Amino acid sequence: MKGSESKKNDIISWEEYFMGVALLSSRRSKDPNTQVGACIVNKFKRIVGLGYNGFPDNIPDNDNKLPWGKSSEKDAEGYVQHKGLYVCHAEMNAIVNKLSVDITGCTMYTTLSPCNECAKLICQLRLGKVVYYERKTEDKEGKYKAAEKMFKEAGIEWV
Ligand SMILES: Nc1ccn([C@H]2C[C@H](O)[C@@H](COP(=O)(O)O)O2)c(=O)n1
Ligand SMILES: [Zn+2]
Repeated sequence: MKGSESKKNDIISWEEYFMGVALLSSRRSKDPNTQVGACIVNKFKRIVGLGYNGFPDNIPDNDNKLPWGKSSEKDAEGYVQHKGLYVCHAEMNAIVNKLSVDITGCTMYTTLSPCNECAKLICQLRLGKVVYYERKTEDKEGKYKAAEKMFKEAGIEWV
């Protein structure tokens, strides 16, 4: 009978939805090695910030002005050819790109666990929770472990 159909129940969860958005955002990254996406969600389940890893704004990324490699060598002008000096991380971009709202207590969904620098931003802006898809295992300098320590000490849930 018309109008008697019941609702569709096999839908994705909120967690799957927001991490799915973070994963989709990561596909905008031009990093040839690792693409990361991040999505900030408020208590009303509204997306308030999105980001992916890339070079800073207004620097053309199609004429190799900045390096995508990880060499410790300098180029002819004396610039070290390591992308880590230049790339803005997905989490940082999600925070910088956020709408004009307070993100205190918000949840960040990120496709890769945050580094110490992004963790500092997350702590300073008092986000309440970080959900990651994949944990960064290679951590020679202890950046990712330091991030975990900061989250623990600042009482930021980390799952
Ligand atoms: N939580 C993270 C971790 C890394 N990134 C970015 C920084 C680089 O563009 C790339 C990592 O490159 P790799 O060292 O794997 O060659 O991912 C990020 O945005 N967020
Ligand atoms: Zn970072």
